[in-house]
Amino acid sequence: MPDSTPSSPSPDPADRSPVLLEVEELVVRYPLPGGFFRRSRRFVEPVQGVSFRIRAGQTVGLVGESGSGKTTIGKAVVRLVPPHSGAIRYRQERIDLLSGARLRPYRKRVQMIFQDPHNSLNPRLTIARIVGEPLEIHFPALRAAERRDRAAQLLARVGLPADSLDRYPHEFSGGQRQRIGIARALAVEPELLVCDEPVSALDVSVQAQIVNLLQDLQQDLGLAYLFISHDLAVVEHLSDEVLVLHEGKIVEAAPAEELYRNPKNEYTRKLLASIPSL
Ligand SMILES: Nc1ncnc2c1ncn2[C@@H]1O[C@H](COP(=O)(O)OP(=O)(O)OP(=O)(O)O)[C@@H](O)[C@H]1O
Repeated sequence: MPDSTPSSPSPDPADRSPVLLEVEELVVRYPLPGGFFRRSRRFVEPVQGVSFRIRAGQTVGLVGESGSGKTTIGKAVVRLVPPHSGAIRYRQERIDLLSGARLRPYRKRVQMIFQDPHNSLNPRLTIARIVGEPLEIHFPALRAAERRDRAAQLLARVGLPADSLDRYPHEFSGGQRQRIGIARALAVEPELLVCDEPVSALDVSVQAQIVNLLQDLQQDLGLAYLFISHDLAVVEHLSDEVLVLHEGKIVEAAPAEELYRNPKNEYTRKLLASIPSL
């Protein structure tokens, strides 16, 4: 007998993935120098009540002008800066309340890659040490030879030859250094990568290669990304959902296609209009 129940529209598969990260009313403050007495303590508040979610395998783009608070949000998510208030949950656990060794399992699941692949790699360490260090911390049972093998596999995965292992960061181009940063982030087998302007410091031709690499890795490993960028074209290309940040607040959040086709907020429209290529 045919099923006569009216079928409801099937939800987007992305909506069925589990929520990894949930940021709720996040506020971050930085103290300013000069406030010796408690009463006169001064601060800036670059993030003023920001909320969003990231599902497994999803890319959420975070766009906004310089100084709007994008990097600060990324750093708060990976707990490089402490939240002043609000909540950060990872797989429903309040990670903003954790510190020290209790953060370790979270640091294994969420990694950050940075804008400047030159400054983010220790110039005195070989690539084997740079990529091997997170393995040492998070997989202490691995022997040195196993760590080296694993580092070689990671380098191959990001498109670098195995003889890179015994070389130093200065021997690589900007794009190659960013690949090393990605290999280091992947070493702990994370679920979510916070990518802070990962291609902004690179030549345009190299940018596309790194963007493609990030997409391939997402496909193969099911990674989720918080992709921070002021480059709206790159964000449109990569993101499922886009958050528009203005002076520390999210002024618009929408699926990428919808946001670019039909921006609802006046600031979003201005931001889109200011990009000649769009
Ligand atoms: N450690 C800090 N101490 C004090 N103020 C800071 C600190 N880090 C950032 N800020 C300030 O917080 C604001 C937001 O900075 P943030 O780097 O998060 O913005 P952004 O959107 O990532 O900008 P950009 O694209 O230029 O990196 C800026 O006004 C910045 O000067």
